[in-house]
Amino acid sequence: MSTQDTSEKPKKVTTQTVVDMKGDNEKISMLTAYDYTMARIVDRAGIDVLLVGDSAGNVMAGHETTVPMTMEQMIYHTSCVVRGAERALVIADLPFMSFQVTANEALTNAGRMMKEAGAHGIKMEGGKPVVDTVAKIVEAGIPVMGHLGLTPQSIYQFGTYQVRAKEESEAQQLLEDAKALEQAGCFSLVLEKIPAPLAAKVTSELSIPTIGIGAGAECDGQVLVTHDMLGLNKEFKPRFLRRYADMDSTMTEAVQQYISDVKTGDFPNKDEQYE
Ligand SMILES: Nc1nc(=O)c2c([nH]1)NC[C@@H]1CN(c3ccc(C(=O)N[C@@H](CCC(=O)O)C(=O)O)cc3)CN21
Ligand SMILES: CC(C)C(=O)C(=O)O
Ligand SMILES: [Mg+2]
Repeated sequence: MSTQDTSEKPKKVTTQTVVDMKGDNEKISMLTAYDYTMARIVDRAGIDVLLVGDSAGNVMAGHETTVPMTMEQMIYHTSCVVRGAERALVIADLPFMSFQVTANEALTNAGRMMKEAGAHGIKMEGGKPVVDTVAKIVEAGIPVMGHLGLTPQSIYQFGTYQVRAKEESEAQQLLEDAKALEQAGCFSLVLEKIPAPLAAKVTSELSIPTIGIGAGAECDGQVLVTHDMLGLNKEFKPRFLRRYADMDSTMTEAVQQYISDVKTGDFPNKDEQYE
């Protein structure tokens, strides 16, 4: 059902498609992309949602956290992904400090992501403190995906990337935040690195779909960073990550073969040059 059918033009995934998948048995698949080529591959493979994550700060730019990412950088990455996506819904992270100062500034930045980058919606980290801002953006006609649990933009407040909401009071707060975000108009919600039973509870109590990363099997969908699941980022091995390829080794071997062929003069051969 969800695998690609190359015989006909693929039907575009919309936020409504994603919302409707909550009731279906079919789970929502989401992966990150930051550039045209990767977006095209992942889109053609049949992914439902492409997330232009601010994890671009780590994966693309080599920063230690997502905190340095700017609107300009996220708009650039998003515009590249949008050009590579034919079927998938493209959601862009609003970067740290682009939505916290005032709701007006947040709306302006959400609007830039739609108009300048061509995103189909935006994602914002946080609970209660961002609920009014979410409502304002949704009222303007911009789809918003929420993000609770481990919220990497707040790493300097937490100090670690450990599992969130293990205490009963934190779990209760997260459930309340989730309901408030649904009320504010979020069309879906990312749950990052929280106990699976809590994610299951949130999922059953909300009418919008949850998309988990390290949040167990009961979520309505799953998301991973593409570079992680392809094995392009070997140092990163949290328990929730499943590797589907060893692209690091594949690329290393290809590059080493090229170097060797250049050194020995094997490349280029007669067919690879002009008379
Ligand atoms: N490459 C990449 N993949 C991601 O999943 C990702 C990013 N970057 N950048 C932004 C956030 C940060 N995320 C993270 C970061 C760390 C862990 C984590 O589990 N880290 C350690 C545990 C550290 C601790 O216990 O304090 C690990 O087990 O690897 C999980 C998600 C998820 N996001
Ligand atoms: C890990 C996902 C949910 C994310 O926010 C990102 O890639 O930035
Ligand atoms: Mg992010």
